[in-house]
Amino acid sequence: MTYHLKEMFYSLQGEGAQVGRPAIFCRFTGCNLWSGREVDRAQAKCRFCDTDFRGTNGINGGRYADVDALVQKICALWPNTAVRPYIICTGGEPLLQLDAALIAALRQRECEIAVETNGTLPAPAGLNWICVSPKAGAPLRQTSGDELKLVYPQYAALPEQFTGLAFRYFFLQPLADANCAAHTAQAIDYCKSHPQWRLSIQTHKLLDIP
Ligand SMILES: C[S@@+](CC[C@H](N)C(=O)[O-])C[C@H]1O[C@@H](n2cnc3c(N)ncnc32)[C@H](O)[C@@H]1O
Ligand SMILES: Nc1nc2[nH]cc(C(=O)O)c2c(=O)[nH]1
Ligand code: SF4
Ligand SMILES: [Mg+2]
Repeated sequence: MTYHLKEMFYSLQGEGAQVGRPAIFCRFTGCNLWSGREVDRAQAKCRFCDTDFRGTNGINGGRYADVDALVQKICALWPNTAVRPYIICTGGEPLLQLDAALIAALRQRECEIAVETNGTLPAPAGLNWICVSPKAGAPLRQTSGDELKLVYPQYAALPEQFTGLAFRYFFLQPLADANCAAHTAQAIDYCKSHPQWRLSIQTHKLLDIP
């Protein structure tokens, strides 16, 4: 199948339990909760998205005609080292495109595969790290994984709704908007009074790296 990538770049994981870890980001185009057009944002199921995932015009973006072409490009972004490549599949919604063939080809190249997903689609087998970020009003179908990273606050997606799910780590990530400082203070208070939860700061934005 043809894979549509917005961009691919080598950076550090900015968020969550793997923060600071060198990683290749593969940003797939498209999402099932928003078209990505500003004119549609107010009507979208997910309205706070901070990411441009439309089109294939970013760095290393494009239409990759088959698995081999994509995997070759991904692996070329990793430095020449004995350390296994760490690949973060994000988007948009990566589970719309990440299939068994791509997972198998990456595993064959000794890659570790992580996903950042909104949890509305079940994760395929063979992933090394699953980060689910539930969205208020959207069905949650992937209810287990490594970390649950809730953008906070979302008044129709309260942390209490998720605490019983089968994740190793529970993070609140302050909603990045004009009131981010207030959301951060609120998230800190929540974590301190509910210590199952940890704070996830989007460190790449502070550092001004991709
Ligand atoms: C752009 S999304 C792509 C992956 C997937 N569609 C998802 O929502 O998890 C990557 C991460 O950024 C988070 N995110 C998106 N917009 C945000 C915002 N305005 N403030 C904080 N986190 C945000 C998402 O919740 C998700 O954890
Ligand atoms: N550095 C960095 N870390 C990230 N963690 C999740 C990201 C995403 O957009 O999914 C992201 C991103 O875009 N950049
Ligand atoms: S689900 Fe993820 S990619 Fe889609 S609009 Fe929301 S934050 Fe953006
Ligand atoms: Mg991002």
